Amino acid sequence: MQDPANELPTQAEPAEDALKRRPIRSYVLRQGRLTEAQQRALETGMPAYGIEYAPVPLDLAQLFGRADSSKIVEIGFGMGDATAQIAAHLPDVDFIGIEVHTPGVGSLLKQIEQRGLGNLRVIQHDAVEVLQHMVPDASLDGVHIFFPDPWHKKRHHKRRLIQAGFVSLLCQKLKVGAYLHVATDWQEYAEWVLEVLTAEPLLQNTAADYAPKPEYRPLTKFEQRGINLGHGVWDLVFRRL
Ligand SMILES: C[S@@+](CC[C@H](N)C(=O)[O-])C[C@H]1O[C@@H](n2cnc3c(N)ncnc32)[C@H](O)[C@@H]1O
Repeated sequence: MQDPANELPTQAEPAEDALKRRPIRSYVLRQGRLTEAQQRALETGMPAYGIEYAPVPLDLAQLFGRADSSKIVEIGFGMGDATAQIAAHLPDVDFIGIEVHTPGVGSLLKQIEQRGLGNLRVIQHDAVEVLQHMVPDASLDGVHIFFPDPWHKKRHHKRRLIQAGFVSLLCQKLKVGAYLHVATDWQEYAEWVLEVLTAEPLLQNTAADYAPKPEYRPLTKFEQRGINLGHGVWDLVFRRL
């Protein structure tokens, strides 16, 4: 759900001015067809495992009923298969998945219900705003961003999620020693991400440049699509100083 205050002209303001101040988003909301199972999961799973967007900081310990576990945020989980798989393999770690695409949210909720994953919650909203307003500073042990939209065309590069300002926001939310893991199948975006993360003084690369794939990351849907197209895959893992 988008914040209408960001999108709509007010009575006193012409539409073109409202458009000018409209924030640049890293996604386009697609009308995806919902399967019946996804629709059902949205109805039953959202009250149990969903978190409504509200510009109020979350109490992460209270949310998961435990304070001592690591807290990881995944941005743009797509259909959520990899997210559910990681959460199932790491029951001692708590995960918050953020995604705007409704069929994807339904798909992940369905998997949470089927697998009974008590360590995974879902927020359907722009991750930039969730980070800004809901995630407390220095509260995260890790951030996963797997196969973010590469926005290939130069005139669309401003829509790329990985930008200096956003990375600085992520650093504010990561604990000292926490990690940021980005994976992409688009070489030019991999080079862009490497440059942006390397330029952030609060981050240190864990590798000389690209990292070996951490074993917790399973193959994702978009990764498989990229591999089928003959793309390579680049993982980048940085630590918060
Ligand atoms: C290319 S897909 C990759 C999905 C998944 N991680 C995978 O590897 O299969 C990128 C996803 O990020 C989501 N996304 C992009 N910008 C986002 C944002 N600002 N907040 C939440 N989700 C976002 C899109 O809706 C899309 O589903």
